[in-house]
Amino acid sequence: MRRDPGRRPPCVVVIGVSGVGKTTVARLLARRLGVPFAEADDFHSPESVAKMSAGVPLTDADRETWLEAIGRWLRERDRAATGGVVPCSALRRRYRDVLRAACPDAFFVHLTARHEEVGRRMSERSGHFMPRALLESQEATLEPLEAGERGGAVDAGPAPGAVVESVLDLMAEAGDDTEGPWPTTG
Ligand SMILES: Nc1ncnc2c1ncn2[C@@H]1O[C@H](COP(=O)(O)OP(=O)(O)O)[C@@H](O)[C@H]1O
Ligand SMILES: O=C(O)[C@H](O)[C@@H](O)[C@H](O)[C@H](O)COP(=O)(O)O
Repeated sequence: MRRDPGRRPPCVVVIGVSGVGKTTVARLLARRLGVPFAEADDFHSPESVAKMSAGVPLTDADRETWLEAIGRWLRERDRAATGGVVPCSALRRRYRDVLRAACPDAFFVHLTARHEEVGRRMSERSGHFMPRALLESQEATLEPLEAGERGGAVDAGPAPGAVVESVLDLMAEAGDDTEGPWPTTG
């Protein structure tokens, strides 16, 4: 099956601190765009999950193989021209550079919300390994998108559906195609 080369579904990385709402928004966005979704948490090694569960922040070395695996997923989606959406904290510029090296056209959506609101969301979330105690470390590590990075920031304070609409507006402003279903030929 070949895709119509005139229309290219986007590859999107939803970034931001733990608990801000990346997974919720990314899942909805993928459905809205009609593209595959992957959960970045699933790419962590068991050792990294154990570390975070114990309240210990990851190091750059811990994050390296994780980011490379997510980069491979993005590259495969890009090469297959299926597009895709993945929530991935990608807190530092150099982490995003790893993902961009794999998928140069990736669009980064930085979700933001007030500290108290993110803390509340982390505390109320059940069945997740990430403790509320790591929020301050996540915020200290965060480097917002810089000039020249494809993407932009979106306020994740409103309800998830409204946040997705803001993301679609941002992508459309940047010239990304946001209207699936994606035509196929052959
Ligand atoms: N826009 C939102 N408004 C209110 N609650 C939200 C919103 N987005 C996510 N949540 C809730 O906040 C918690 C953290 O969301 P999640 O998507 O897991 O964040 P992240 O992937 O960034 O860690 C979840 O319990 C989720 O249901
Ligand atoms: O780089 C890191 O310190 C971690 O990977 C972290 O940033 C990431 O966010 C976790 O995967 C938690 O998962 P959520 O972001 O989905 O809460």
